[in-house]
Amino acid sequence: MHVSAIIAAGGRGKRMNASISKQFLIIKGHPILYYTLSTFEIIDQIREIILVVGSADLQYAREEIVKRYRFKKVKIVEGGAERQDSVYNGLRELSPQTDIVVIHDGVRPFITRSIIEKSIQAAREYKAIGVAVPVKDTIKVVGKGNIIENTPDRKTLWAMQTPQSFDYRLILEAHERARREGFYGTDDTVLVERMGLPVRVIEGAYENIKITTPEDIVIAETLVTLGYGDFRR
Ligand SMILES: Nc1ccn([C@@H]2O[C@H](COP(=O)(O)OP(=O)(O)OP(=O)(O)O)[C@@H](O)[C@H]2O)c(=O)n1
Ligand SMILES: C[C@](O)(CO)[C@H](O)COP(=O)(O)O
Repeated sequence: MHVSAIIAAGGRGKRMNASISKQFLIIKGHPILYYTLSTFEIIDQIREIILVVGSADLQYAREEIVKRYRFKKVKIVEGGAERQDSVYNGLRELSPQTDIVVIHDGVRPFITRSIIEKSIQAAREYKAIGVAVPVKDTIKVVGKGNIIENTPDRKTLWAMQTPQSFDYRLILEAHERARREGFYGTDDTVLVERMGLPVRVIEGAYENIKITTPEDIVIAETLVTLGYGDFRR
C-alpha cells in the first residue's frame, strides 16, 4: 500500500496580517511548517510528502524548511490561487503508485501521529475520510439584517479539520470534476460529497487548530509549551 501526503501551504495568510506568509511564522524557535512536516516525516508508511507553497515562497521553503531541517521525504510543488488549486497541483505530482493520499493544512501543526494513522486506516476501508470534531457552540444560520433563520440540531454538526484521507484515484477524479464544473469548496471532502458518494468522519482533536488569526499564535505557543503535538522536539 503506497501512502502519500500533501501539505497545503500555498496561501498567504491574509487574516494573520503578518509581513510573511503565516506558515513560516516562528513559534517557539521554529517555523509553523517545521512542526507540521516533522510529524508527517516520522510516519513510516508515508512514502512521499508533497509540500505545496506559493510561487513567492518556493525558494524560502527550499532553503529554510527542507534544507535547514533535512527533511528526507519532502518535495516542493508550486501552489495555485485557491487552496483547492494548490491541492490539485499536489495531486498531479504524486507518484502514480499512490493508493491513499492524506491531505493536510500546513498551518495545523498540532496534528498527532495517531490521528493521521487512523485516517489512513479508515481511508483504506471507506475511501473518503475527514477528521472532524463535534461543535461545542450553538450554531445559527443568519440571514439578511442579521436575523436568525434557523438553529440546526447541534448533535448533527461537526467542524471539519484536516487531515482528510482518500483513495487517490477517487480524490483525483473528484478534483477534476470540480474543476470542469467550476466548483470551489473550502475542503476536499465536499468534492467527493458532490459526486454522491459517502464520506465518513472520524474524531479529531480540539487542539488540532488551524492557525488563522493573530490570537492563534498565542494559543499555538501555549500548546507547544504544554507538550501538545508529536513533532520532533
Ligand atoms: N492558495 C492557497 C490557499 C491556502 N492554502 C493553504 O491551505 C491551508 C488552510 O488555509 P487558510 O488557513 O485559509 O490559509 P490562507 O488561505 O493562507 O489564509 P487567508 O484566507 O487568511 O489568506 C493553509 O495551510 C494554506 O497555506 C494553499 O495551499 N493554497
Ligand atoms: C480544510 C479546512 O481546514 C477544514 O476546516 C478549512 O476548510 C480550510 O479553510 P480555509 O478557507 O482555507 O480557511
